[in-house]
Amino acid sequence: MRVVVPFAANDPKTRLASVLDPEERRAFSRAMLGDVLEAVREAGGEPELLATAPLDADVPMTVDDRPLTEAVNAALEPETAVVMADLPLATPEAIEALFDASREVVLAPGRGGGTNALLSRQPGFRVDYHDGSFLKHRERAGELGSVGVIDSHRLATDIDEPADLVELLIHGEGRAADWLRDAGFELVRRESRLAIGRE
Ligand SMILES: Nc1nc2c(ncn2[C@@H]2O[C@H](COP(=O)(O)OP(=O)(O)OP(=O)(O)O)[C@@H](O)[C@H]2O)c(=O)[nH]1
Ligand SMILES: C[C@H](OP(=O)(O)O)C(=O)O
Repeated sequence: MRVVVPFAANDPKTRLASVLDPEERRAFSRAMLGDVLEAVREAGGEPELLATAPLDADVPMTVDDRPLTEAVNAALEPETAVVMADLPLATPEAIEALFDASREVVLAPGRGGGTNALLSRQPGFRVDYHDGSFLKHRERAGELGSVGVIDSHRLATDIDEPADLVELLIHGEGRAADWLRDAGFELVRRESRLAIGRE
């Protein structure tokens, strides 16, 4: 399965700017990308990076600096999956479930209404990211044919905001979780809940 992995290379993860400086955000994003590429490969997928700028990576790459939706639509062909690079909890099993679902369009929603991964076998399907893209994608795909939805905590957990780092410290075992722990992040109890702290 061809798997397009979009990656914002220049100033990634701006919503983490309150806890990570620009260099740290770049390094952390690369660690998450490494986790995603490994999970895709282990699931039997063939990853292709769709990056906003060239980067050093051991994977076929297209550089396209257009906005996300335009760049993905230009890369989308039938029998293509799109898996975001900020899913460091993704496992081969979760990605296999995406590949194996027998629908024309298969969607893995993110918490908050994004589309963290999708698979399209439908030539007419086009993406429209942001502003609750899952609802838009489900509606569009439903007008064209059959739609499947993957119910997966691991694929639903995209790392956008500081609170998302809690999930990574609880469940993560890969490069991104290691990077975070090496950078001094840890789980702390705050008002009876888990939060992140930094040594
Ligand atoms: N190719 C490409 N990938 C993008 C672009 N914007 C975001 N991405 C990637 O798309 C996925 C989802 O990104 P978002 O969480 O929406 O945005 P982000 O840039 O990572 O983070 P923020 O700056 O906090 O919004 C991640 O894998 C990003 O690396 C873009 O303009 N082009
Ligand atoms: C790309 C965007 O990601 P979010 O900003 O929702 O994490 C989406 O999935 O539509």
